[in-house]
Amino acid sequence: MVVSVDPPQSVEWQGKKVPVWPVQTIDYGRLLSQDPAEVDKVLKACLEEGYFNLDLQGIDGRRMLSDQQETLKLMRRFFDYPIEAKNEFGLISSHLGYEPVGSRTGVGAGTKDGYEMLKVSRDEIQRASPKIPAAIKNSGDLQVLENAIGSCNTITKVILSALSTGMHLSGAARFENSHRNDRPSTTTLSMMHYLPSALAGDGRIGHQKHTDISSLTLLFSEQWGLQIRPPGICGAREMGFVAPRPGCAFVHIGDSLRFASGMKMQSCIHRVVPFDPAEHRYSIAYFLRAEDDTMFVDSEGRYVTAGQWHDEKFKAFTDPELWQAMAPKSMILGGMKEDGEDDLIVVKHVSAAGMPSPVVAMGEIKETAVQA
Ligand SMILES: O=C(O)CCC(=O)C(=O)O
Ligand SMILES: [Fe+2]
Repeated sequence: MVVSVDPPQSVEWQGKKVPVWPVQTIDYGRLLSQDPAEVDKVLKACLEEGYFNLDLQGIDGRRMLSDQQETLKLMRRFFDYPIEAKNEFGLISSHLGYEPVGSRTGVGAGTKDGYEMLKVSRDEIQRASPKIPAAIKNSGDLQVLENAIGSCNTITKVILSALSTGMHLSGAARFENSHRNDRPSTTTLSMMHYLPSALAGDGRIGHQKHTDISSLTLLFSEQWGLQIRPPGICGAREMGFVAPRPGCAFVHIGDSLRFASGMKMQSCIHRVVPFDPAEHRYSIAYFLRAEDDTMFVDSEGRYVTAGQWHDEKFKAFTDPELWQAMAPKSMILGGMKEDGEDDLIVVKHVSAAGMPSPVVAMGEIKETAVQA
């Protein structure tokens, strides 16, 4: 018997009650048929919240869920290889290659991130000999990656198309027309492995608070850890968890679609925290990004290309914390407003044996002004 249990409204985390925010569910099959009620529902979710769950359990989406499972198996195998094998090419460009743990700012002030990541771009997977580490460059693995990228690409284009219809856009003005496959873009599949605290190394924790550069982010994770700050009337509300939903992807708007919609859509403020510091967490994100030469007005009021926005914001992600703090906050959060203080992250140090160590730098650490 399948028992469906509503996600809890709050969870106990780090000794306090943290909200679990409700998330609307959109049906992929209905979206594919441009069902008017579903088109209205997805548009409303993007205008008011900037995120939703996409139910992929129908016949049109199930194959995408199996692509996700195959990708997970590949990732688990890949991240088990020695660093030399994983880092064969290093980070070739911002949207292609491997980044070891600790490459960016983490979730607490003075910390680095707690994940390693492999990115395969949509443009690269279509080349005759894609630059992918030899460890996973056999025909079976390449097929898994191609299927996953193809599936994610189709899903995100279906969402774009519904949003264009909902906003009464026609012809060249439709969002799909600035996300064509044959034009260069930084669209990429990003596979992330968050290490247990004891293995990540001292001061390496989570994924800093940010909004995404992308137009749409399609996120698959079966594990807890993702937190969002839903937009409120006077600014974003407090950080709370998103409950993973079996059979669903979590979809959110990024800066590019917020800009392309004339700031009408909400870019989702989010971060990743170690919900269970002892577990390995795996997540897959497909970042659908606009063609490099697409023009829009950004959060600074500048007329910029999607490529320029990507490069500037990516640099802010990887800059040392001090430089990040100097970047305009409107860039870091895509112009999204926050209401009130950031909440505090308690960084507990865990010994290699998995036991909390006596009192190593425990305490409340103010979250960094984050970038994405
Ligand atoms: O790992 C996750 O769940 C989210 C990752 C993320 O926010 C990102 O890569 O931009
Ligand atoms: Fe993100």
